Amino acid sequence: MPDYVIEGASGPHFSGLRLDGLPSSLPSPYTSPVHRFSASATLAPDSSHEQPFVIGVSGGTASGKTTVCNMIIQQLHDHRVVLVNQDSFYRGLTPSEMERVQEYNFDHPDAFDTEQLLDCMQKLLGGHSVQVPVYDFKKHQRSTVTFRQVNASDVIILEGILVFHEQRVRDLMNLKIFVDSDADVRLARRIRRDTVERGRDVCSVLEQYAKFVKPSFDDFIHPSKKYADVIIPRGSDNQVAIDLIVQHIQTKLGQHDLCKIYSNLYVIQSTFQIRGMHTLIRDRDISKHDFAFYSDRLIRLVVEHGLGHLPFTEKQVVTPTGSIYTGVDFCKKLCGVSIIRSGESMENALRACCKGIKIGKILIHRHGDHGKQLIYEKLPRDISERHILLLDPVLATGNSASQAIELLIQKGVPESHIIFLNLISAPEGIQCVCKRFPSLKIVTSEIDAGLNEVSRVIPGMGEFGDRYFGTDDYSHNKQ
Ligand SMILES: Nc1ncnc2c1ncn2[C@@H]1O[C@H](COP(=O)(O)OP(=O)(O)O)[C@@H](O)[C@H]1O
Ligand SMILES: Nc1ccn([C@@H]2O[C@H](COP(=O)(O)O)[C@@H](O)[C@H]2O)c(=O)n1
Ligand SMILES: [Mg+2]
Repeated sequence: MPDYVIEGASGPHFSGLRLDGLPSSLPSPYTSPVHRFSASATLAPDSSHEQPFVIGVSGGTASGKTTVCNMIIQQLHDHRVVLVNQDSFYRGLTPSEMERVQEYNFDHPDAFDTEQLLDCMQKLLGGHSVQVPVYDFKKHQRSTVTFRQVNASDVIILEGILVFHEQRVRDLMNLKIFVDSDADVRLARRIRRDTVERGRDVCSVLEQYAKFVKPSFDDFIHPSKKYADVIIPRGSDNQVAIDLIVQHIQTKLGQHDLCKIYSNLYVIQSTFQIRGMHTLIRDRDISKHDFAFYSDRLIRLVVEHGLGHLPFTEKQVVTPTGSIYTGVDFCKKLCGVSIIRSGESMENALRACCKGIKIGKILIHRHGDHGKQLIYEKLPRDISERHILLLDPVLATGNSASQAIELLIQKGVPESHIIFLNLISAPEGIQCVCKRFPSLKIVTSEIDAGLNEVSRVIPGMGEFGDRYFGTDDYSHNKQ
């Protein structure tokens, strides 16, 4: 009978409540693009669980990876966090390899069973528990009787010297951290740790270090540092860096799953006021006047939030008391671009926030919901020098938006100078736009469940333009 070490995920389990206010039983309408594995037949994806936030922690031997992970786990005490060590997936040595263990390179990528590691991660991402091997550094073998059970969690930390080496492993990660400690400090720590904990003598540690550990660091580990989002100098001594990382993770955990995946997606903080306005404009029985009134309020919020993403420079002014106030000056070369016709409903809010702003227009002719033909555009001649606020209240498939963005890029607008503003977005549209244009920003006020068979957003709010401008049959009866 195998003997299991049960690894309880830390923190309470909020199984019935999602932080975005949706019940956790709602099926996830999309498949995360970063989690690209296909689930096996025995692993039917558990649609009720949230996508965990996956953190990769790499760095040279004895840089402090395990110590940093434990500090992050301690500080994330309100969440369920599990640690998966790449060390657990070391292949056990064969008898002939054991005879010449001094010749074995434990720092080469082939020393790990990466397929098994990927399989375990896939199961955890699917909301299932896994049994991780227990590796013995003294015997260079895995235990045949003991496993460590790791449960599905909000946060999975994958730690090891070579976790950034293989792209398929990197692609699982929402945040990549490289622990960067001085090489001499690492060697000193390694000598102490391996002699105290791993049954080695100083000579064998030094010999292994010179023959395999350092060359592999230079060949594989150090080059993988370029994939890191965050580099922590001085490892676990750097409490400031660890605090910032924990803050970032906490922010991400409080966001919609898609915001964890796409760093260029921003959903404005939900309040009961915002939920209330959405409730009104989504109600098919609301009057045309109220629909326009509450839409305008919501659009104004989205526009204000979007303007907050524009670049700024520091500016000082003298106040009536004669004091200096140091503030900021927003970028002035702006242009609104509305995707006709519903985007035009957002122009007034933009004009109200940015006095005298130029507004261009793009009309995308749609054949049903899959059409692609562009038939009209009217844009300022100097558009390439401006930051663009692209306006469309509903992001559905993302086809029209992608064409509008493509056109702006053709006109010389840098992708990173485009902020796409909408009231509601479907996950399909977000994936389409965020993936194709990773440097553009999307600002939205709510993310809906998905698209129906005719590509309309569900629950959605119907044809926004018709309702706003009063051209649908329904609104004629609802003044
Ligand atoms: N900031 C530090 N100061 C002193 N010793 C440390 C520090 N960080 C880690 N260590 C010690 O160094 C050794 C290696 O750290 P560890 O976190 O296990 O590194 P890694 O997982 O990167 O190999 C351990 O014995 C640990 O206790
Ligand atoms: N049987 C083994 C397996 C691995 N090593 C060394 O462990 C190092 C990785 O672990 P860290 O905690 O230091 O990241 C790696 O550098 C291997 O050389 C070993 O000595 N024996
Ligand atoms: Mg370690």
